[in-house]
Amino acid sequence: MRPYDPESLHIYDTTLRDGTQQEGLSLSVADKLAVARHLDDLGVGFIEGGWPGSNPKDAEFFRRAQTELNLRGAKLAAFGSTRRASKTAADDPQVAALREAGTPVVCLVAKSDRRHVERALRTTLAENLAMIRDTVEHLRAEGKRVFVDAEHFFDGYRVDEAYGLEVVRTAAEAGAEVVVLCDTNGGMLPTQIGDTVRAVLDASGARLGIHCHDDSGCAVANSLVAVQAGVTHVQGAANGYGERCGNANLFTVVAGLETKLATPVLPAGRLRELVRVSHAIDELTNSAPDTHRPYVGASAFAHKGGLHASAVKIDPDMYQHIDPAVVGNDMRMLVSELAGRATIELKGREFGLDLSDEKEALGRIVELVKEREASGFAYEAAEASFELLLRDEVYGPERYFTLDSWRVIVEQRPDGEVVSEATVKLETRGERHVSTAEGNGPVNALDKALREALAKAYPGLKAVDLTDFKVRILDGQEGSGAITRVLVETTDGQTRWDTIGVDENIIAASWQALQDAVTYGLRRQNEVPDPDAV
Ligand SMILES: CC(=O)SCCNC(=O)CCNC(=O)[C@H](O)C(C)(C)COP(=O)(O)OP(=O)(O)OC[C@H]1O[C@@H](n2cnc3c(N)ncnc32)[C@H](O)[C@@H]1OP(=O)(O)O
Ligand SMILES: CC(=O)C(=O)O
Repeated sequence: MRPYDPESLHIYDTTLRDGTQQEGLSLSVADKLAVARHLDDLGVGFIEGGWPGSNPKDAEFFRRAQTELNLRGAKLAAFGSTRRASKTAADDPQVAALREAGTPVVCLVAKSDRRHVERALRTTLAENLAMIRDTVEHLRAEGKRVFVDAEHFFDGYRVDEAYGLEVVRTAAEAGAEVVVLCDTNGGMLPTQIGDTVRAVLDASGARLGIHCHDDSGCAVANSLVAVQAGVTHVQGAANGYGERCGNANLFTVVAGLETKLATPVLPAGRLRELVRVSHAIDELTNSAPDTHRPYVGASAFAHKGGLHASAVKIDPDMYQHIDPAVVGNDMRMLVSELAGRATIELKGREFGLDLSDEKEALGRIVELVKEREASGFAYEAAEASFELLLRDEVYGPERYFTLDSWRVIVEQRPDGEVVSEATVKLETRGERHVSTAEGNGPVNALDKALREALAKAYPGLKAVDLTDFKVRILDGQEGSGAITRVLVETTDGQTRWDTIGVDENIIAASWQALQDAVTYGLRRQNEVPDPDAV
């Protein structure tokens, strides 16, 4: 195990610059400051804050960062390009913005593929080298640490190795601390990256870094291979945000380095913050968390196959590449038609129930789940309904009321307004209750009528609210005869739970889901069931 040293292996985050080049991603200055704080909490070594010469927002970010950020450990970097072909570094306004950004580190993008020099910059190979040399020397003289991103390095190296090497040597000799080899178009495979990094290290002796894009789905693998080949600086973005298919996901890279390559790159104990920080940054970027992300996704350690669960019951390592707690994640069992008895037993453990002696009940529950899933239920999306089913089968049914009937009327009034009205008749604790309520839709009306009917017996229900309602038609071919699946999300302000109903009739399916939602809520409030209810 190598010792933790943020300077000997740089973890360089580019979420706030390259990450924001992602389609649909735009951050306010306040968001950028908040993302930087999360990255600092996680313990990355460097945070690239943006391109100060690009737009007023990035310029303001660097201004405010000087007084508002107070980073604990990370160093802030400003990004920009080498000077324009026609200017001196000192006179180039874009370089001036880098100089004045107030950061200890500047990262310069430089052309390293001769085709880009000739066709995009429309200048000579010699002038491009001069632009790199001048800009690095100028910023070094201003007291900055300078990293150089050699853009399109791998593509360019395949066309003209000698020129690629000249760019690396020029940057290093001018004072660049690291020359970062970029797979800008993201098309490289791990073997190409490994071979090229080794060759460039041998030929140049420069300190090298890696910056990979994910266009061929290899950005994380390419970054890890580059470290194994000798780079000591890795760039990437939180959650893999970035232009086109994104950057290397820095969180996956960091977890890989720490857990697979015995290379601590975060301060001790911080890897456990990975899930929290990943989700917090998704929240700030307004991105729906991808549940399938390695290490941090909600599904990353979720087991659905019954055979997997039976082995996991003996030893979780048999179906997990690491202990999820190491990155702040949890193991979960998913109950579905693919479950076996072991799945149900382990799910029971998640509910705090020891079902190891309930072999018969486990078998019954497996059969029941498979039967119901065949008719349209999906318990992995409705764990509260599953918990009720499980408890019913193991401990016998517990009910809080007996339903007499429910009815819903939907009426269009003369002024065009459509109103839903529901009536619920039920008995609980020896009393009959009839309640009628109006709602902005039939399910809303039914939900209100049910709560009103139960309000006297169970006043705590006031704290329970329906927060989401999803409908899916399961067999579109059959038109109105199709089966409807309804999922309801409910909260008591502290936790959320999901329940399900399935029926040909959408209101009947909704009733089932609502009834489970209320029953689960009452159970959470430790209400005693009504012994006479059926
Ligand atoms: C691989 C990467 O991800 S690099 C980062 C890419 N990110 C961005 O481009 C986002 C920020 N960019 C911007 O805000 C703008 O493009 C700016 C402010 C940088 C430049 O805007 P403009 O001055 O309008 O120029 P424009 O974007 O059209 O073209 C870029 C210019 O930079 C030149 N250029 C490109 N790379 C370099 C380089 N490494 N060194 C010096 N000049 C460069 C181009 O040749 C072009 O010059 P030209 O104006 O003489 O044709
Ligand atoms: C510098 C950079 O972002 C790239 O080459 O992809």
